[in-house]
Amino acid sequence: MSESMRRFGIGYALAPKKQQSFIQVSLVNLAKERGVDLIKIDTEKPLVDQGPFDCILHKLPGEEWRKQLEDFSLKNPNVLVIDHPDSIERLHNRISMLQVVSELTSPPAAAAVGGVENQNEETFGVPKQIVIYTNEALLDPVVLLDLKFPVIAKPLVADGSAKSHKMSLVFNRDGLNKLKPPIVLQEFVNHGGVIFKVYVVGDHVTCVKRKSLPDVSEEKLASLEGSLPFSQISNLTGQDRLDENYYEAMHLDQAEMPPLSFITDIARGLRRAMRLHLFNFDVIRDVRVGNRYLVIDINYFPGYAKMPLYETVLTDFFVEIFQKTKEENLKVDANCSKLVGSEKEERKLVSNTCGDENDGDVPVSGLSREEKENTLQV
Ligand SMILES: Nc1ncnc2c1ncn2[C@@H]1O[C@H](COP(=O)(O)OP(=O)(O)OP(=O)(O)O)[C@@H](O)[C@H]1O
Ligand SMILES: O=P(O)(O)O[C@H]1[C@H](OP(=O)(O)O)[C@@H](OP(=O)(O)O)[C@@H](O)[C@@H](O)[C@@H]1OP(=O)(O)O
Ligand SMILES: [Mg+2]
Ligand SMILES: [Mg+2]
Repeated sequence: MSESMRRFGIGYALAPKKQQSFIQVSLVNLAKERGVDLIKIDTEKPLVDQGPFDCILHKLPGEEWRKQLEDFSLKNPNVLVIDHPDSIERLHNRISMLQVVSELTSPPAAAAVGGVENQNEETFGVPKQIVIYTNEALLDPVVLLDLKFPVIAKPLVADGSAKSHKMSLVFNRDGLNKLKPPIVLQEFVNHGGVIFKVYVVGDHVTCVKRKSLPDVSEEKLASLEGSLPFSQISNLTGQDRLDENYYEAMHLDQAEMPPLSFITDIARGLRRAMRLHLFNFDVIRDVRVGNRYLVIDINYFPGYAKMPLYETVLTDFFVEIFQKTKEENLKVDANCSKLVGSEKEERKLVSNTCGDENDGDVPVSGLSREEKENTLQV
């Protein structure tokens, strides 16, 4: 087949619900028109027996899948795996998930993301939070001294299970009794009932608004008892909502968006620090400070179908990695031809780049050297 006829095969391994929402005919057709074939991976069969693929997209839980990816990568060293399970793993714990945001706001890193932390401009961070592992710690008044009610109790584990989305808005100490550690207690920050969801697809960033939990005033707090359980609030509709009057009165279209350049800088910083290509993060604006933003959640491979123009954005991303892979292969061929037998093979097992030119932060197969090291491939 001539180079111009070459197509790019992307294998995808997704849970049924995710597959249904993400793999829509409109996406499959657009990708096909642009030379990219989306191929379903049969999760009932060993991955090593499937293919050929140029790239694998995946979001599946468990060690078994991870092992399958490792075995596949050993056998198919040139296949890009987006993203590396280690990078995804960090998002399965609500403490490590937000640690990366704090790292970005420390002075040297803040400079690296383009001076996001400028005194006169918008700032970002994470809400105050603590992790509670035992019932004893939960009931220990000293442990909670630093936190101010209301708080949100979130399961420590964020593995995509229904359980991991079950939260409680806790108004006072009594409300702590029903909670089941391990949990994260995070200060609830009044944010005008609007949440910003920032979708990242490689270099692409889209920010949308969604309805969130309503503010809790000091007066209201004094009258509220215990806690209020909820789940996936920004995805709720109709009768599921906590307070229909509030939602009726809330005009989402009037809410001001955060500056796009500010959001894009955070997205870029997170993408680099986490070495991930496909994620979204939730941001709220602290009503007390106005230009202070807090990242409260980061999700791997979110519900992209809800993102405007998702087919185009995702297809552009696929085509971009396709192009970069082609360019890289040409470079590899040129350089490898200088190498002999075993040396050439040995180098291939370490990376699909040959020669030292990639020792710098040069993009390789769509990824910087640093990113590439964290993308399963040989
Ligand atoms: N610290 C906070 N202050 C105010 N509201 C919050 C805070 N943390 C969470 N919320 C509200 O609770 C919702 C759920 O929280 P979070 O996003 O952490 O849960 P999740 O189950 O991981 O969500 P997702 O469905 O996006 O994965 C948020 O969308 C927001 O409306
Ligand atoms: O599709 P999945 O089952 O993965 O659900 C994801 C969900 O997408 P969906 O609404 O299309 O279901 C996402 O919604 P948006 O942020 O895009 O609104 C978000 O809630 C993720 O956290 C969920 O991933 P999880 O954390 O549960 O793995
Ligand atoms: Mg969220
Ligand atoms: Mg989440």
